[in-house]
Amino acid sequence: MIEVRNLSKRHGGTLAVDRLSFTVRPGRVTAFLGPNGAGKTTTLRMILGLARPDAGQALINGRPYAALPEPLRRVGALPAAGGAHRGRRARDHVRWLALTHGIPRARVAEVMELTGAAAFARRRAGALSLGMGQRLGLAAALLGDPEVLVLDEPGNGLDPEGIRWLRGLLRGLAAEGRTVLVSSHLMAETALTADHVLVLAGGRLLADTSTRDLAGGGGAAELEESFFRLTASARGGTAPGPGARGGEPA
Ligand SMILES: Nc1ncnc2c1ncn2[C@@H]1O[C@H](COP(=O)(O)OP(=O)(O)OP(=O)(O)O)[C@@H](O)[C@H]1O
Repeated sequence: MIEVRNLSKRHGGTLAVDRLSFTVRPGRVTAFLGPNGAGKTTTLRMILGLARPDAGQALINGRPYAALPEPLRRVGALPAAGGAHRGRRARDHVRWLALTHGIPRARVAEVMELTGAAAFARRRAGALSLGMGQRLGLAAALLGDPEVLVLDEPGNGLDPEGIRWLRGLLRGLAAEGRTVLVSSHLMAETALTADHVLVLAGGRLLADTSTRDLAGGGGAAELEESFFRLTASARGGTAPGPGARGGEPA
């Protein structure tokens, strides 16, 4: 479970995150949606202890990330803090992570196979394509078999097979009872993958509801329409209608 309570963060003159509160529950895929600059990455970085909140707090299973014992075994993150050194081979990067976190070497082969990173295991990180880099990042995120996944645009750069694979992976992880928070700009993919959606704009929460509800029981096209309606005010259009901020009690 991830709990965000009254979280705020200013970058210079920009209020990137504005008194944000939500809960990400286990057993489902939660999509984190919002236009460019909405504050998604800033929020995810605060959840992962990579940025310090100006106010409020973000807790993972009741503790700030920095206070988690064996964080790599609790939380899988993408992008991870300190990505692969450009000169290091893909497999060596994951081996090094395993070694420094007391994770058995056999697990390295497992996650390399699972993510398709085995296909370019001997390439240097600096020579990987965008999608290969994402697969390597996902291998690192999954290494510790974590119960919480925090992934910033994991589909970025993946090919169609990779997107489909990612969808199955995320749904499988949620079905195992894990907490899965994924930021995305892809409405069609969100409609297929996510059970629940959080919509952010201007650092504030506009919706915290089931994907089905936001899509009005429809599919990807309806979800996209609802997203545009909801975020219109943030883009200088009309304000969202009543009941947009819905969902369930905290
Ligand atoms: N390091 C920084 N310095 C200054 N401003 C920043 C910094 N990081 C983010 N911002 C600003 O904070 C706001 C939120 O940015 P953030 O990256 O969190 O949004 P986002 O929802 O992840 O956007 P995108 O969808 O484009 O990735 C934006 O106005 C951005 O310009």
